[in-house]
Amino acid sequence: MVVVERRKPIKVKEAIERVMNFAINGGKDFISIEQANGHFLGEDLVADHDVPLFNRSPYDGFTFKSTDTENVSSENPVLLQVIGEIGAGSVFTETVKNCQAVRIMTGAQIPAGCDAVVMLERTQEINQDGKTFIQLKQSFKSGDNISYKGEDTKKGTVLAEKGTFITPGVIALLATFGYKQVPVSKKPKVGVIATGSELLQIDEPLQPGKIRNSNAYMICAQIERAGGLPIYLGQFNDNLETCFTQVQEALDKVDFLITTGGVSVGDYDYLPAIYEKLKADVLFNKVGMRPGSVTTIAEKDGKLMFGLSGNPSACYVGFELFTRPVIRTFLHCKQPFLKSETALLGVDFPKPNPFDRFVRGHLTFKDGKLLATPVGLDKSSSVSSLAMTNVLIVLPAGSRGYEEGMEVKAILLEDQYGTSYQSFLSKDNSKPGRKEHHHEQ
Ligand SMILES: Nc1nc2c(c(=O)[nH]1)N[C@H]1C(S)=C(S)[C@@H](COP(=O)(O)OP(=O)(O)OC[C@H]3O[C@@H](n4cnc5c(N)ncnc54)[C@H](O)[C@@H]3O)O[C@H]1N2
Ligand code: MOO
Ligand SMILES: [Mg+2]
Repeated sequence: MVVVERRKPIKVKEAIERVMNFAINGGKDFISIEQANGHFLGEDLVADHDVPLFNRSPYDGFTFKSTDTENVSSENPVLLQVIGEIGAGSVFTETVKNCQAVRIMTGAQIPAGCDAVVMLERTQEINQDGKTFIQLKQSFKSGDNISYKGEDTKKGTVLAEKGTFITPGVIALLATFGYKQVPVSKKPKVGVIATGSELLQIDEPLQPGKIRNSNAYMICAQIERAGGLPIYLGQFNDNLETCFTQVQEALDKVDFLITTGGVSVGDYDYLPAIYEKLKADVLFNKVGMRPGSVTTIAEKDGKLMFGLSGNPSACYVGFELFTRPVIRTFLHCKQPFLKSETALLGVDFPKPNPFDRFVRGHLTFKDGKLLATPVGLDKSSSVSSLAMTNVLIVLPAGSRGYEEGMEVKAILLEDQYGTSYQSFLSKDNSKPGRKEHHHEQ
């Protein structure tokens, strides 16, 4: 008699903890600023000088001594002699004396002695005896219309921490501080292997009993979204020895290895046997979640192997919950977990579930509120539900279902800022908010 192994599911929280025990920080690389967008900072970005570096004019206008404008008004205007001009990038070296002004352009350095600027539109130029004057009809205080040294940022300020996702805004700062080469976190090399004799290459015509290998491409894209470097290592056939050798060889080439399929209890589900043969330490092989209950994670000499389900939706969810935070930790992100928001559930979900459910959903705004609506067929094997998915709707295990309008936690899949482990788990939605009942008149 063959006894099929009965696996004992552990809680999602416990599973994440076990995996995160093996999450490590990676190294650092230097790449050109032109390529840095979308990478992660490999060092804190610290201002090594004040910005602006000098007091400068925020306007095209004239600069002068504010003391020359005391008691000045439209009834009592003052004339200042224009003794020169400064374009942005030039420096005026002469000393500006009382009752003198210098024509100055936006961004140009304020010359010594001057402490205020007037916009061109607020002055009148007068030419007398071959000299140029401006007439001012208002008084100015010291500092009026000056953009001060260090007002944007002071030298020594940490502007973005190591592990920050590099956006165009971060690129602006990197350029400001002269980073032609940018220190970025080394991207982890994440190997991907698809398993199953039913899998066709995606450019092959369909055949009876076969399907195209969609998971490998999906996972590679998820790795990229998470910030890793996908390395697609191909498809296994269903031969244990070849599979074993492939996994063993793959492990040497990558920082983490993902397989999809072959982790359940089927006759050709070889991953459990491969882990055993590798003498890898299986952290768990069953999680109290749907989809993805078969997700199996093992570790060999500290290197993580993610045995994700073959079912597309289960594979997708398993990656986001377990692999993504490990990738983000490698990238030095301080907040490696996906952020979540409280949203209103868009439909009834009457079926109770003994496992926590992670429903693929789409988050939108409706009447100023966040609405999370499941997309497509809510089955582990479903692939069509994934295209519109931008959140995972968390429906904690329980003996009852959920109603439309209840408050639920929605894990934001496209968010780049993330959250800490504590806060990932802390938004306790085990007791979902009740639907708001409006009294009908
Ligand atoms: N007797 C039991 N059967 C199953 C159990 C169980 O507990 N006892 N668990 C079920 C659950 S839950 C899931 S999820 C699946 C997981 O199966 P595997 O991870 O072993 O994956 P496979 O058997 O290889 O494939 C499952 C399914 O996914 C399709 N697949 C596989 N790879 C790909 C790919 N690269 N692209 C697209 N689709 C893929 C495959 O054709 C199968 O249809 O096991 C249940 N069974
Ligand atoms: O692991 Mo399966 O995805 O629970 O459905
Ligand atoms: Mg299977």
